[in-house]
Amino acid sequence: MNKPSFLFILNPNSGTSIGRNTGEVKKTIDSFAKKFGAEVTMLFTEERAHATTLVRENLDLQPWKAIVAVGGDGTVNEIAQPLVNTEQPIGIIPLGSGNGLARHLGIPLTLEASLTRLFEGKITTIDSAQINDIPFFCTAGMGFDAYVGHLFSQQSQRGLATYVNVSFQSYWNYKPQRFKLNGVETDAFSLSFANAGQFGNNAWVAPQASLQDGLLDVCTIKPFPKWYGTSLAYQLFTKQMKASRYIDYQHMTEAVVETQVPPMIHYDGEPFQLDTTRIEVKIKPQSLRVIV
Ligand SMILES: Nc1ncnc2c1ncn2[C@@H]1O[C@H](COP(=O)(O)OP(=O)(O)OP(=O)(O)O)[C@@H](O)[C@H]1O
Repeated sequence: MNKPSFLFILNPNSGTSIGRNTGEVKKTIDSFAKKFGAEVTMLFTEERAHATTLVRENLDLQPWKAIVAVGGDGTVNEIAQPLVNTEQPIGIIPLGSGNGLARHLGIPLTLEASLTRLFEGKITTIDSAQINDIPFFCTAGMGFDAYVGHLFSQQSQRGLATYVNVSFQSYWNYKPQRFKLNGVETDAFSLSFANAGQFGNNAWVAPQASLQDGLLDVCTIKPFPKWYGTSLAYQLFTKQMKASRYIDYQHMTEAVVETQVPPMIHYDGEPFQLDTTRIEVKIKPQSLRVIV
């Protein structure tokens, strides 16, 4: 009988540990593949968006049991993009900074445990979504999160400590922005579209969000006094955002946002400067197969 084949795509820039330990990561993957009787092909990304190219080039070469993203949500996004509405499952080895999708799915966060899950795991089908034609799987949005995502992408170090530091520095001077959400004018600190419930690092912006309900949880954080930031952060990390008087949740299959100037957005934590003031977001129910 042929061994099941897995295509691993590693992003050496994800998180804080892969880049320095690529050799070790590769060795561990090889030894787990051997233990589980799997055949492994391993490729490394060289720059932003390269993972998408690697998937397109290799997708039809042979029947892969899974194409596996080794990295964070950005890497998962790049690998999952060409897999939307195909039968090809994605696997996730969460070695990024935030790992929001893996955390929501309950995929273990260590290399060894996530490899065991991958080789033993079952396939489930989840919703994906798109923001102006850019697919996303975890969360997308604009406002403070996108601003922080943009600043984070410019840092030489990744990881949680850098993220906290950048968020804290930018918080004090950040001003809420005016959006129109489905025609209704709103001032907001941030506007998030949650397919999964968290940004990563267990920052649960929409703890109630389901990856299989065919809906986006649209979360507007309304302007709040600066002193309230610690309470909001506490609620974010303890899954209690719903109780906050500054957050408003709506459930939608699609949304239209209009802004005064083309906004910086993020999709799965990746910052992107739009050149339009009209943003369309919509859910694609049951569109990605994932090993969990
Ligand atoms: N070889 C590379 N060199 C530099 N950047 C890369 C390379 N390969 C991919 N990238 C980019 O690295 C960025 C970060 O990747 P990723 O999101 O996986 O890690 P992370 O940000 O640490 O984790 P998370 O998104 O879970 O917080 C992505 O924008 C990706 O396109």
